[in-house]
Amino acid sequence: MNSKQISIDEVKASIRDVVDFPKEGIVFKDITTAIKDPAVLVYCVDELYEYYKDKGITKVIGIESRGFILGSVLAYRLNAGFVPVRKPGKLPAETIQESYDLEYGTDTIEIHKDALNKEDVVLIHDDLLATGGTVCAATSLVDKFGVKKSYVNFMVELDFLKGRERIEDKYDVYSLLRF
Ligand SMILES: O=P(O)(O)OC[C@H]1O[C@H](OP(=O)(O)OP(=O)(O)O)[C@H](O)[C@@H]1O
Ligand SMILES: Nc1ncnc2[nH]cnc12
Repeated sequence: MNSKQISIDEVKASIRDVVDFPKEGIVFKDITTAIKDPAVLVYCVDELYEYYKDKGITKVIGIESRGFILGSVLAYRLNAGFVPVRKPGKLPAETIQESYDLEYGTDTIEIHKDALNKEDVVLIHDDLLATGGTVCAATSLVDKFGVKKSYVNFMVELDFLKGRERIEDKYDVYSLLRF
């Protein structure tokens, strides 16, 4: 449900393509042009809230850095806690880590060892699903805690990179916008 009349096509059109960023050959989906528009922001948060509101989510995990944006707003709307998954060396206490490949390189993410517990129902949020390397690393971190259930959500999914195929047999995956 959204307050202003805005269509999903308008929301899709608000995402800017930046060619050859951060490397030649990559068409970067820039969400900043979407989330700076209050009507688009409200639409996205309201749609995601409607999808997850009855799922008993206790913690939303946001993946650094773009996953922090809607992840924290969603946590607030769902009355859930927010847990950051961060790039190496940023979290101050004891962590567990996982490395992964990206569309344009490799990276590592980590989570605090005491971030989750067995009673948690977790929503893992990131702005975008490309090859699925990042989210696979995030789900394998979350799985180590033995949580009750994990949901996976993206604002944007790039279908042609087939990241969904790496996770959809194990997790409920929902993307707001698919290209
Ligand atoms: O499905 P994948 O191929 O793993 O790619 C998706 C990831 O790539 C981007 O993050 P990036 O590492 O560029 O970091 P940022 O959010 O800090 O910009 C994006 O925000 C996802 O986290
Ligand atoms: N094409 C892309 N646009 C934005 N973020 C990305 N992360 C990985 N691939 C991406």
